[in-house]
Amino acid sequence: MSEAQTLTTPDPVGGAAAPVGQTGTVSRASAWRRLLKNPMGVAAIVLLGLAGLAAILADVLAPFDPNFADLTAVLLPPGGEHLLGTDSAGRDIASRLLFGARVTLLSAALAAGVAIAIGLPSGLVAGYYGSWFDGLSNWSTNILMALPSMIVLLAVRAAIGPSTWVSMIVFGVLLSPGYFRLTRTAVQSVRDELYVDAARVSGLSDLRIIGRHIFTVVRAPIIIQTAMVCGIAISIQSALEFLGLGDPTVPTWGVMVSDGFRNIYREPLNLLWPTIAISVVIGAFVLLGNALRDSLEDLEKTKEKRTKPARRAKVAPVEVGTEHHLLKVTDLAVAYPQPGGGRKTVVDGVSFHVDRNEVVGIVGESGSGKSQTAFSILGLLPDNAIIAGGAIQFDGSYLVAPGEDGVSQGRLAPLRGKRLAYIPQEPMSNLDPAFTIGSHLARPMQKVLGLSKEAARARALELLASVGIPDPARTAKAYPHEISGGMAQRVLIAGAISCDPDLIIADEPTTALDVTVQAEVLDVLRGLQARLGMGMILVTHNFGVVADICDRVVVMQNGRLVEQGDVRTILRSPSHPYTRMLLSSMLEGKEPMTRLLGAAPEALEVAR
Ligand SMILES: Nc1ncnc2c1ncn2[C@@H]1O[C@H](COP(=O)(O)OP(=O)(O)OP(=O)(O)O)[C@@H](O)[C@H]1O
Repeated sequence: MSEAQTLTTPDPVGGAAAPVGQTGTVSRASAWRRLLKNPMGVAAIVLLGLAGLAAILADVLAPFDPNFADLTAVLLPPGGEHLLGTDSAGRDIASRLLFGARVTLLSAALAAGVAIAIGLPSGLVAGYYGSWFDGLSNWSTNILMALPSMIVLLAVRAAIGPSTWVSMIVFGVLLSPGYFRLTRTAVQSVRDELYVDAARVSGLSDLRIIGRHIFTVVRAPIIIQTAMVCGIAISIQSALEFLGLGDPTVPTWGVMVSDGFRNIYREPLNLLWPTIAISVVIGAFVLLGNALRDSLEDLEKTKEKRTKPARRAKVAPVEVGTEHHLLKVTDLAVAYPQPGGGRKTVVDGVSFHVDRNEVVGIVGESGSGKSQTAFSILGLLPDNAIIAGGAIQFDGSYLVAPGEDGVSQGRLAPLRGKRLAYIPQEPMSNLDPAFTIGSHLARPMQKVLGLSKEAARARALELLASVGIPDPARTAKAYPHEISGGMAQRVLIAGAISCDPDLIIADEPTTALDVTVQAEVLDVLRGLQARLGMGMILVTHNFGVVADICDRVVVMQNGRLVEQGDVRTILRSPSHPYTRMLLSSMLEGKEPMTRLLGAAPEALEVAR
């Protein structure tokens, strides 16, 4: 799960878009250590550190005021009281180099800061929400990118006058599309991840989801891009000043290059010093960017995508159901618009109910509409899905009222993370690799249940123990990539029950696990469900799992419900040919998994 969880569960980060990928996973300390092991990274840090020190200590280190002009000491060679000589106005070159470092680094930081301030938030919002803001910001970005930077800077200089700071602010605006696109693409690559869904479903606010799960994905690419952008800003700034368009009253390396170039035949060394300084600092930024990329690429994690986000349905008044079941699905139909017009109905006329303290299996082959039915209840259908008919009631209140075309997120919100829980199919991809197992469990309990940090941690350990994790304290400190798939699924189950939900929806919870682990996880689920008295929907394609754990079963084929009833009755005398076919394929050993294997239908009953 994500930080939240319960209807919950999250996964790994990744990154994708950016050349670098992600972040996610690994601890920052680990990335930092790798950076320090990289000679390129160390060299860059040392060089930039020296430049930074020069900038900070310029007042102390510089022997002269950088603008003090001594017309009796023009273009002096290095030596004497002027260590690196003097320029055409008799100003001390060493002093100007030191103060120039300050202006150069600050202006680079200003350009990068402005670009980040514009590009990062707009990219996050556009990538996460899409919609009209995405269109508008994309459009603005395209316009900005189409503008020739140098011409714009020259025009600004002509309009406002020579100012390093104004130039860098404008340059920052021109650079912001780079950040916008980087962020937007990275966010789009993870916004449909299971752990983001899980966080959403668990009741976390969008702000918190973006801050905790989405931002971690863009953090590394942004840092790398910033290293590059600083180098570019310095080169552009120097180029403008070299052309004589800088502020002559401000000591900068670009102004020094310009002066040195004009006097290249009289004192060529005057051109050399600022050129070395500019080259070294730009080179150091590039090296730093590359080293950061290398260290983070090593730590990159893979992940899988899935369709997702919950649609924003119009809110209709909540009505009370006439017949009281914990969950009641009536004549549900789900459809998708087709490119050529019309709709494809993927769930049609499905009705069933779930009561407290019972497990209802939804069984059927791949593509039979099981997950679409489950996701309808959870409000996790893709944006383009339409509830084409029917109603869903939870504990007497409508999640989808008759006539509505989507799940009401407003009505789901108070249930998520409290009364509804979700256990997904792929445990590893449902844990955010950037956070420890303990954090996955504790944070949602803090946010959604309002527990204190200590209480949430203690409960997390209890939960881990309750799902059969042998060393809860150690596991709580581990990152997802440090535990097995079976343990990850147990963790997700722990997260799902953390809020004492009334209803758990488990979507093929054992499919991704080794056969030996599947039975153990089913045991854990069965034990917890019975102990806590929850209602449970178990989505599966495996009749063995149904026989093992369910009280009632709903059989689906091609989006329709073909048969439902008590598990024993259906196993003993299935009335629909499709059910018989599913059962016989299990009995032929095609789904080797549970204790039911090889057993005749009669034997199944005995086994139960
Ligand atoms: N986003 C979508 N757009 C269009 N059709 C979809 C979409 N998602 C699912 N479907 C279709 O809905 C049908 C039911 O899919 P669903 O995922 O519910 O099947 P399932 O029984 O859960 O199978 P599986 O076990 O393979 O997930 C399938 O035919 C599938 O192609």
